[in-house]
Amino acid sequence: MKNVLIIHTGGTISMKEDKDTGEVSPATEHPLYEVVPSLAEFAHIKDEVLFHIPSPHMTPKNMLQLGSRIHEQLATEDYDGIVVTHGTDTLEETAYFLDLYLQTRKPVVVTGAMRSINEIGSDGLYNLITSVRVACSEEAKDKGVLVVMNDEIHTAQNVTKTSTSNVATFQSPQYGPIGMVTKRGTFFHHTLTKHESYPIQTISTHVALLKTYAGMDQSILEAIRTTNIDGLVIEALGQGNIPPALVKPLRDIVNSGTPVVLVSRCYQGIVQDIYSYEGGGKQLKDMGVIFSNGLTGPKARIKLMISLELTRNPHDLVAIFA
Ligand SMILES: NC(=O)C[C@H](N)C(=O)O
Repeated sequence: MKNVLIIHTGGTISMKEDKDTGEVSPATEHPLYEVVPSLAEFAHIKDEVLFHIPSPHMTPKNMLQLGSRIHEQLATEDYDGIVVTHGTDTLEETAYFLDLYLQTRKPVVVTGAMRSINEIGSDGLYNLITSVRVACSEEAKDKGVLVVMNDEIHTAQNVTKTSTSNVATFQSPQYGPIGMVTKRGTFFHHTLTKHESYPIQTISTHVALLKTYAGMDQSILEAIRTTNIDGLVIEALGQGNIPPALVKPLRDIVNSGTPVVLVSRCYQGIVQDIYSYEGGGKQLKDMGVIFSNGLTGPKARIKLMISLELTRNPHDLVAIFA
């Protein structure tokens, strides 16, 4: 049997429902201790609680702490794979952070639950079991960080939470899942073409994320310009266009040396310098805005934060996001 370490960070998978009020909150006695023994038939399991927080409380510093803990454990113990339990609200950000940060070929799987551990139809234990099975699988090696929920295997790069409450919430709108888990085993049907890894020691920059909308005026961007940000991600419209009122303040931000990364608020496709009207992608590219290749806004923000720990050179940043 393989050796798997489970690191708990919190979320609904570590919470319990109050049967009188229906409210869900972190259980004082970590509820996963009750379920971890039933994983013994799948692998030799060790587990530890690193955080016990709802995932809206997660920060990039916590993500770095989690990543260092995984490196530390892989260096000192002979684990075949790692499973991280996490709240689903920011799970995709932590998974993508780990994907960019970790330097390991071993499977690292992030999972969570939409229903707390004592609710009828709870998906917690089931997702944990499938995640352990994926972490034990030979094919899961060298695939970067994976997100396993609801019998599907997704890449950290593409997965996103699509429903507020459905157990099938995690989807990869760009390319679909890369594999599935059934009673007979784990099956991969896609593979990644590229994997990046950035060895950072700290994560300390302030990067803002701004979503655009029809009729948006310059006030929010002007306000952002007066704060001390190290970088900005703009969730643009369509193929990468912004309302005209944003052009001047955005140019001022770029000219002041603050890197600006462009993503689309569409959930499929990539941003490109196609349109040459006021606020069109062509104008933004000429201005020095960095185009990102199909990442969501929150993930581009994580990537920019990591990149800024290593370089502020505009050419390097363009290459990192290409
Ligand atoms: N399903 C969940 O885990 C949601 C919860 N609010 C969290 O992210 O911690």
